[in-house]
Amino acid sequence: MIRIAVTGAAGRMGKTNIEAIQAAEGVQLGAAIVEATSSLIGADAGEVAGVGKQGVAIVGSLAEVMDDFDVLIDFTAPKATLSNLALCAEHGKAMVIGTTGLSEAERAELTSFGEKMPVVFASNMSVGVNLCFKLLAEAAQALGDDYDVEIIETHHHHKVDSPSGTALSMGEAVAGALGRDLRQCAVYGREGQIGARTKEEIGFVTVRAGDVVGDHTVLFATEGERIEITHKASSRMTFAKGAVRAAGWLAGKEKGLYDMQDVLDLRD
Ligand SMILES: NC(=O)C1=CN([C@@H]2O[C@H](COP(=O)(O)OP(=O)(O)OC[C@H]3O[C@@H](n4cnc5c(N)ncnc54)[C@H](OP(=O)(O)O)[C@@H]3O)[C@@H](O)[C@H]2O)C=CC1
Ligand SMILES: O=C(O)C1=N[C@H](C(=O)O)C[C@H](O)C1
Repeated sequence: MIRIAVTGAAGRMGKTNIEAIQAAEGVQLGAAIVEATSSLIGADAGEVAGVGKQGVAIVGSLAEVMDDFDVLIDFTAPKATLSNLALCAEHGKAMVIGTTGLSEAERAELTSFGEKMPVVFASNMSVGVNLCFKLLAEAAQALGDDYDVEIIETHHHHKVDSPSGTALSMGEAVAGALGRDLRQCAVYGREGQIGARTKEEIGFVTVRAGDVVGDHTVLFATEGERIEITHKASSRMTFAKGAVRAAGWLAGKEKGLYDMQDVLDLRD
């Protein structure tokens, strides 16, 4: 039985991850962690997640429960994720990370932990989005430089990072297939007399509204036609199932930085 710990246990994804662990075979909830200031410390993690008593009391510090799990699933915030990585590396634990919104420096720091421990890091854990990454690279390769590329994403009004991690990964998939560097060609929002669009740019549009779980569209457009590749998530369970699958896949793996393409065996 693989024991999984969940950080951000009272968050939207934390609660859904606990629900997914409870429903999956071969895994069990080992620990649930919230911020040290939370009023939920001591409460049963299953009850907080809405899936009934699990016999796991929520704690306010990861350090307290290092003996209680094999793999940590972390969907929190960049600084918390990096501090959890350091603790897990020190104690020989594996980690599945879904946190988005990392700066370039934070992402480099995260990447370096792959030399010390097994890590799965993915901006989106759903099977559908990971298939889209492949489809997008194939579409970009086939369509080439004649098609303008724009990426439109919509999320719930609580989301704090923009563009979404998934939109950025989609941009990277397209840019890579077209031989471009996303850091050079990304345009994040447009306003004023900015001139006509350049051929190389990849534009990002962010919408934040209501309770949308996560919609992503990549638009390829040229004279006379346009193609749209769209993914719509209607439940966070699609991400949580992916995260739990990644945790099962990661247990017992050699150190290294992996993503969902590895977990789902989608890599060419
Ligand atoms: N890869 C994927 O498939 C997906 C990734 N995500 C990403 O996961 C992350 C979380 O999303 P979501 O669950 O909606 O967000 P929430 O705000 O609902 O949850 C985040 C949780 O992390 C906790 N947290 C934040 N900062 C700290 C800290 N410094 N120390 C300890 N705990 C902390 C928060 O605690 P508190 O409330 O007490 O502040 C909160 O419970 C985001 O980055 C999001 O983009 C989301 C869905 C899918
Ligand atoms: O914050 C969210 O909710 C989501 N975040 C991820 C992202 O930034 O891409 C994945 C998903 O779209 C939901």
